[in-house]
Formats: sequence, structure tokens, C-alpha cells
Amino acid sequence: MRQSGGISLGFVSDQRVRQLERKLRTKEERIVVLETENSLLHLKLAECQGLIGRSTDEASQLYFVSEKQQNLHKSLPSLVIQELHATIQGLKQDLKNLHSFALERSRDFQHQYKNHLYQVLTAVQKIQLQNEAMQTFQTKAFDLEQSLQEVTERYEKEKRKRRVLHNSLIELRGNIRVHCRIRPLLLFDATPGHSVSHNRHKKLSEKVAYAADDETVLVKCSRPGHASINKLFQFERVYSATESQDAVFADVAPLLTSLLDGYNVCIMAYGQTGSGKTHTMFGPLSGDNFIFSTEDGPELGIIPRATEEVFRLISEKPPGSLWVEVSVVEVYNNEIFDLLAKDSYGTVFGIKREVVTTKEGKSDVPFLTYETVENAAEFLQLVNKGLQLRVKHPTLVHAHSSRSHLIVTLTIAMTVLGDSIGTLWADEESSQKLSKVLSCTFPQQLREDKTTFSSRASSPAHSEPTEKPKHIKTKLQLVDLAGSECVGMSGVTGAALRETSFINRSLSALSDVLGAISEQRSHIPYRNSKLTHLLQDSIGGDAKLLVMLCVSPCQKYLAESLQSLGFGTRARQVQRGQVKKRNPLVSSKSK
Ligand SMILES: Nc1ncnc2c1ncn2[C@@H]1O[C@H](COP(=O)(O)OP(=O)(O)OP(=O)(O)O)[C@@H](O)[C@H]1O
Repeated sequence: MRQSGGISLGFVSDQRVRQLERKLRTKEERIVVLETENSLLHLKLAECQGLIGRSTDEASQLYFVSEKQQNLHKSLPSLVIQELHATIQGLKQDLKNLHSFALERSRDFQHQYKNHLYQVLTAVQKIQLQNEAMQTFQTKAFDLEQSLQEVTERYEKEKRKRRVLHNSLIELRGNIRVHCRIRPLLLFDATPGHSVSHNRHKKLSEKVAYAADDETVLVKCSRPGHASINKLFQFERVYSATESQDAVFADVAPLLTSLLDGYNVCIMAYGQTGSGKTHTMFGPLSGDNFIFSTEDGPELGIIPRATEEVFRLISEKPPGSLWVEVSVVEVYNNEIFDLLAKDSYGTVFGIKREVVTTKEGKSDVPFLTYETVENAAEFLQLVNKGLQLRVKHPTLVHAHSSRSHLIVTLTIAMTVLGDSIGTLWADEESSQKLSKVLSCTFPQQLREDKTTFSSRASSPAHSEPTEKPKHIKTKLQLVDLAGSECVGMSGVTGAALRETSFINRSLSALSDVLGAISEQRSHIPYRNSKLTHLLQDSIGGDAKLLVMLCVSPCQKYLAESLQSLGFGTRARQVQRGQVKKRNPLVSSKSK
């Protein structure tokens, strides 16, 4: 029993130990929790202590500031307060003024704003009106553009018709036209001759030739002991001494249109020494070599102006379809000299050439130098070279008398393939004319081996490789004839007398040719002189010839002037003869 009592006592005390141990662990855990809380509370306490310290600082600072303010308030004198008060009052007044000023400004602004608004509205209305007007104008402009297009088309049509009419008109007027230019009295007209009395000299310098009107020359012919008689000469156009180079060229220019239409054209100046032939054809010559300058502008004569015009007309054609060649020859003592021939050093010198008649009855100068030129300046440069070689001698009439006939030839050449003529010449008549020219134009002159021809021939797109290109040429011959003076007047002797004799013979051959054409003789004596032989293609047939008679106005040259006017009148007969005999059914062009 004692044993069982001992066992149960041990058991109870074990339980009690375990209970106590559990309690102990619980207490220990509680202690840890409390210690943690305790340390947190310590932290909070430290924080609160910091806050209290800072608050105490701030409170003492505030106290210090408040004390300072109280001291300041106490120390502020009442005078300052009054001043401040007055300033505040002043500021209040300023503010009031500012306010009323601002109100006034605002009213002004409103007023101006209204004005501007009104102006803007008016402007807008105007713009609206202008817009409406603009629209009307635009409609009108559109209508006008359309009308312009129609007019342009009509103009092109009329232009083509005009070309046809132009050539018909020139034909009706005659293929030979004569214009007469009376030059002004010049200083050398008043130079006394040998053994001439003062009175006689005065009489000799008197003006006797006048342009009575645009078509009439009046010459007062007086002989000692006889009453003076007035002689009248009629020409297609007469220029008075005051008429400009411009006016002269204006009547020449239409002929150049014919040139581009496939007609040969010749313009020649005829008249005695000093009557103004060179002046009319070239313009005033200057320098030791008597060349002319293109800078002379309004004073330029027919040759430079015609060249410019031809190149202008060419520029209207398809590019590359035409090209121009120049040759310059002089006929001196009935010999032909090539003034563009060059020696082996390239120096230009005159070389003698011959004129021949081809199988087709055309004139040709074998081996004559032709230079291809691209523009008027190049052309005129070559003409100037030729001029420098031209034979000149002083005569009693004037110091630089030309003793030879100078012939500048501008040849327009083209290579065409059959139907392509129509692309160059829009009107049928010109195309037909060219087709006709094709069949008979200067075959000898077509130097087919000449590089300029073969290299520059244009090849139209539609050309057949088998189609043989054909060469066409038309020529413009510009002729400054030598003076047609009487031997006694020019006062020449010896070699110069021989020259004068040759000049007069060739001029009379020219007159004979014109006479034979007017009488429609079967034989025209072209070959009686080198001059007429050379000009054969430009005188007669359907070629257009313009003779520019140059006349001195004074008594001294009366005989020569009458002789020139007589030549001109005979030349006009050619046309009259043709007109009379014209048969409307037979083409006047056929020779
Ligand atoms: N219409 C004109 N206005 C002003 N001067 C002119 C006129 N015509 C001719 N002259 C002047 O008269 C002079 C002689 O003219 P030009 O040399 O043209 O005569 P020409 O007929 O060619 O003579 P030639 O046959 O002897 O060569 C030149 O000094 C020229 O400038």
C-alpha cells in the first residue's frame, strides 16, 4: 500500500511539475511580449521628448517675435502712421483716376472698334463686289481666249491665203519693179569744178530732181536761153531725200517672202557715181577698207536688213530644213572675180572665174566659192571681206567711187524627200512652185559632194531609205552696180577711162536684156556681158527683180539723172509689155 501510495504521489508531483513548467513558459512568453512593448514605448517616449523639445524651441521663437512686434509697435511714431495714411489716401485717389482713365480708354476703344468694324465690313462688301466683278472678268477672259484661239486659227488660215495672194500680187505688179530714190544734196555737190565761174557753180549745185509724190519724179530741165521744162517719171515707188533706210527696206521686204516661197529674187541699185547706190545697198561705209558696221542700226542699207529678214523667215521653218550659202563676186572690166576665194594660207583674194550656161539654160560659175553661214552676222562678215577687195577709184564726183559691179548672192538650199516639200511650204502654190523648181533647178550648182550638203541634210521621219533626196536652191542676188556716169563728168582718163567704158557697156547690155524681155523676143542677149550672164536667172522668167534707181538731185548731174530715169522707165516697160500680153489661160510664169 505504501508502494502504491508512493507511486501516486510521484505521479501527482510530475503533473504538477509539468503544469508549472507550462505556466513558466507562458510567463516567459508574456515577458518577451511585454519587453517588446516596453521597448516600443521607450521609442515613442524618445520621439515625444524630441517633439516637446522642438515645440519648446518654436514657442520660444514665437514668443521672441511677438515680443519684438510689441516693442516695434510701441516704438512706431504716430507721424509715420499719418504719413502712411496720407500716402494710402493718395494711392486711393490715383487708383480712382486710373479707373476713370481706364473707363475713358475703354470707351475710346469701343468707339474705334466700331469704326474699324464698319471699315472691315465695307471692305468685305467691296471684296465681294470685286469678286463678283472678277468672276465676270474671268468669264469674259475665257470668252476672249476662245475668240483669240478662233482668231489665231483664222489668222493662220488668212496667212496662208495671204502668201498665195502676195505672190499673185507681186506677179500682177510685175516681176520687174522699179523704185527710185533721190538722195539729199551733199557737201561734194557744192564742190566747184575746174574753170567754173561762181555763178555757174551756184547754178550747178541747184536742186532739180524732186519726188513729186510717192510714185512720181519731177525733173526741172533748163537750158541756157530756153524756158525750163518739167519732166515727170513714174515708178512703183519714189523716195524723197528725207526718206529713211527703213522706209526703203519696208518696200523691199515683201520680195523676201517670195524668196522663201521658191522664187529667185534680185535687188539691184542703178545710178551714176555718187548717187547713193552703195549707201542704199549697204549703208554708210566706214574705215580705210570701206566696210560697213552692223552697229549703224537705222543707217543700215538693204543688204544687212534683207539678210536679217531672210534668217528671221528661215527661223519660222522647221529647224535644219534650210541652210544658207553666200558668194561674193565683182564684175570688173567684164571679168568675174570670186571675192571669197582663199589662197593656201586662208587669205581671201580675188580670183578670176567664168560664167557658163548649163544644159538647162541656167547660168553657173564653176568653182565659185560658196560659204555656208548660220546667221546674218556670219553672212555680213563675209560680205565685208568681199567689200575690202572691191575695186575703188577716186573720180571727180566722189573719192571712193566703186568701179565694179558687186554681186552678193544668198543661196537658200534645202534637201527634201519627195512629199516633204509640203511640210516646209504650207500653201499649195509654193509647194507646186517648188516641185517645179525641183525639176529644173541648177543641177550644176548642186555640189552633191560638198560636205555641208550631205552632212546637214535633214532626214524626215517618214523617209524611205531608197528615196533619193532632192536638192533645191533659190537665190537672192543683191547687186551694187558700178556708176553709170558720163565719161566727161567723172573726169577719168587712161585705165580708169577703160573701166568706165566697160561699166557703160555692161549697163547698156543690161538695158538691152530688159528691152528684149519687154518685146518678148525669142532671144534674150544675156551673154552680151558677164554681168547679164551672171544675173540671167534673176532677170526674166518668174524671178522677181527690183531695180532701185538712185538719183542725185542737183543740176550738175542732170544728164546722168535723166539717163538713169530713162533706164528705169525702159525697165518698167518690161512689165507693161507683159501685162498687155497676159493671157489669163496661159501661166505668166512660163518663159
Ligand atoms: N540717202 C542718202 N543720205 C545720206 N547720204 C547719202 C545718201 N545717199 C548717198 N549718200 C552719201 O553720198 C556719198 C556717195 O554715195 P555712194 O557711195 O552710195 O554712191 P554710189 O552711187 O555708190 O557711188 P559709186 O557708184 O561711185 O560707188 C556717200 O558719202 C554716201 O554716204
